[in-house]
Amino acid sequence: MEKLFVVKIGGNVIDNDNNLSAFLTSFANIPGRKILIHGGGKIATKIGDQLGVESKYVNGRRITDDATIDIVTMVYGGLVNKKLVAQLQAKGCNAIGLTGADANIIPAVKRPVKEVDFGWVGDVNATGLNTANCRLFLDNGIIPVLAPLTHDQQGHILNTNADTIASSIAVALSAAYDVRLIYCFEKKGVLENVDDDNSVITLITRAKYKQLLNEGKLFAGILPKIDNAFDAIEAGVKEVLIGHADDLMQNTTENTSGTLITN
Ligand SMILES: Nc1ncnc2c1ncn2[C@@H]1O[C@H](COP(=O)(O)OP(=O)(O)O)[C@@H](O)[C@H]1O
Ligand SMILES: CC(=O)N[C@@H](CCC(=O)OP(=O)(O)O)C(=O)O
Repeated sequence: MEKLFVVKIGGNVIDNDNNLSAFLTSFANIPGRKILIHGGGKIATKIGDQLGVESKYVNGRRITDDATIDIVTMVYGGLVNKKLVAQLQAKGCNAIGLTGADANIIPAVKRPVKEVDFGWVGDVNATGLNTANCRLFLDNGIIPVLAPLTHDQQGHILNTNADTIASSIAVALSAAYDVRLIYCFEKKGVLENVDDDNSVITLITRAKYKQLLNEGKLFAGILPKIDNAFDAIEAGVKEVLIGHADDLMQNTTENTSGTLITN
């Protein structure tokens, strides 16, 4: 099978022009088939504030009300997505910017209201991903850049966590490619001590994950990231890594530097 790199970049890196440019240079230089999924939560919050739409969260997760879905559609699908595509084009990478609604790549369902009404948030329909249309791009040397937006097939855009999109697309494409999923962010990997970049945990199994949780060493955004990483591994993705955006190139080799997730 052909190798495919599914790379996710988070909002903290996107929000810093120098870090973003360095990351995109590395991404552009990855040989062969690749796909980029981006976040941008931090930027959506900032632009929302500027427009007088304050972000609301429950348990650290954004509530996407009517005003917020418009903001995130503009920010993720417009500002961030097109900025990344233009910069990749400048670096010789023939990128195409897409949301999950484009070419029906990621159909989703609006999250049912239970204790919390998250609003216009989409849960990916894992078996419904349109991999054939993705492959049309990939096999013709066009690099998809996916925004964290899906659709309900009834005309609504839905806000969807970027880590989850990366995991879902990696799983769906692993039937056709030998996939390595790489989560890139602003730390060297999952750390024993979140303030010490020299404390990278090189391998996390389910047992080690449980231990780290019991020790209280993991909190906030790293939790859904690790959950999504295990989802991907357990659904057939060959390799999943969590590492620094600056280490992307190294993490495409056999001599990886971040955290490897394994069963
Ligand atoms: N043990 C840990 N190792 C690394 N990061 C951790 C750890 N515990 C908590 N975190 C937090 O998780 C964050 C990453 O999640 P998130 O902000 O969602 O990433 P992204 O930029 O990809 O969206 C880090 O910035 C860090 O503050
Ligand atoms: C439903 C949901 O969680 N949507 C996320 C999508 C953006 C995202 O995932 O951005 P990062 O990767 O930069 O965190 C949000 O609006 O924050």
